[in-house]
Amino acid sequence: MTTAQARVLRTEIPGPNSRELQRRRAATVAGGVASVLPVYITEAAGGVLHDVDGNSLIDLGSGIAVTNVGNAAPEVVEPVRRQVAEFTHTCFMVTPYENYLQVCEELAALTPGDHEKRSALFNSGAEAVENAVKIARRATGRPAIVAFDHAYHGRTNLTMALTAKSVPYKHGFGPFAPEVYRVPMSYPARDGRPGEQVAREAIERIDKQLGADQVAAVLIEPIQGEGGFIEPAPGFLPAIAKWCADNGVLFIADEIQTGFCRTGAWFACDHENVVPDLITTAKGIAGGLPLAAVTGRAELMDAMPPSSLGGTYGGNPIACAGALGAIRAMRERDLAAAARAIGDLVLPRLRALNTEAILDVRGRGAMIGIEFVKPGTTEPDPELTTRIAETCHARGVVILTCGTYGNVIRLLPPLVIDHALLIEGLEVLERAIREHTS
Ligand SMILES: Cc1ncc(COP(=O)(O)O)c(CNCCCC(=O)O)c1O
Repeated sequence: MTTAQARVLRTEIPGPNSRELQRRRAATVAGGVASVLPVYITEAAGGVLHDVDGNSLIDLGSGIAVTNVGNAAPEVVEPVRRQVAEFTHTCFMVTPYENYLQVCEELAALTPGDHEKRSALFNSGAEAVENAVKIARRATGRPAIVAFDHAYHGRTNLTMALTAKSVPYKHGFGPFAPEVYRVPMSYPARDGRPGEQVAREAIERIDKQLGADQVAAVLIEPIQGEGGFIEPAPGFLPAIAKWCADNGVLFIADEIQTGFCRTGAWFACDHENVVPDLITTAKGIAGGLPLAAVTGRAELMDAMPPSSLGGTYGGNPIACAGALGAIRAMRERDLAAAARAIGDLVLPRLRALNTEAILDVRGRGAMIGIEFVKPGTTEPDPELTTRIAETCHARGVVILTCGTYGNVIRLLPPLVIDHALLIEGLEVLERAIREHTS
């Protein structure tokens, strides 16, 4: 199936067939499962989504940073087609198969650090984070986990405890797992402070509230995703990582949203040469197939007793086939460079928007955020943010918001997006910003 990389609007968005499906949905899908844009998709490729009404939308969300290699990428589809016809599942804990090993070998080669590594494969990001915490606690014999303001790590009980924002993720779903502690995050647009200074404050908070000898691990997103695309000030991550190394605390990098070329390097830790003890990955790893991983220092991972890690579907062979194809595409097409090219194209354009309603335009590579405030203030403006996003949706551009305050528009285009299509999507966004801020 070839899909023209063009925006085509045949109906209003959502169209009549999507609206009919939305009515059916109300009678069968739990109300707690929401959709940003209730447009029902029939096909997709590259940076375009086709819907049931014949519309073609520009995808600037990649299914929340998943289809980095493009939707239905041929490098993913062909191996998946072969694998699904050979065998669909055996459970790696019962009878293993080679492509699980191959994914682990790729992770060992690609993740930061040249030390010996081991990986365990799972299905979702939250599951990977849960297991990274299990491994850290078991390997260190310590209970406490430190997370950061604005962090997001998942929707399970432990990952809700690790996640900062209450609504919609946590409110009413407690009680939450114990021994999780929160410290300040470097948020340059709001604190304007050097990274090392904020790191010292976070470290002092740990020392005074906990004591380093109680801490199994510090868990951090190198660039925070759902919390608002917050890139810490230079020096923050290395200072936290150094404190961890000096105090026998494991440094866990959650690269579920930043990983696999999204920020212009294979992993966001690479930008400041930070080498995590454990790293969680998912999303972009397999071109849309559900796969996640914990990759860590061999001595940590091998300290886990046999059968202490696992799960029925972890490292499903079809997902592993997709991952090997996606990683091949990233390598052969140099998608880290493609992400940098996207950042070089997008950041200057957005920074040229002359409005007091924008507090900050930030990010790396193809992970870019625009933070909106009430003009002339630093007061978040989530309502404006939503109006801009909804206008883009109505004009056939899939765009996502995020942020603790709900006031950040984020750009997560597929790294393979045609630049003419990307520019068309940007023009729609820029026009919406001008219309709603003039
Ligand atoms: C850094 C980071 N860690 C962990 C996760 C969790 O990954 P799962 O695969 O969604 O469980 C994420 C998932 N982010 C998108 C969540 C979307 C939503 O549920 O509203 C992440 O970004």
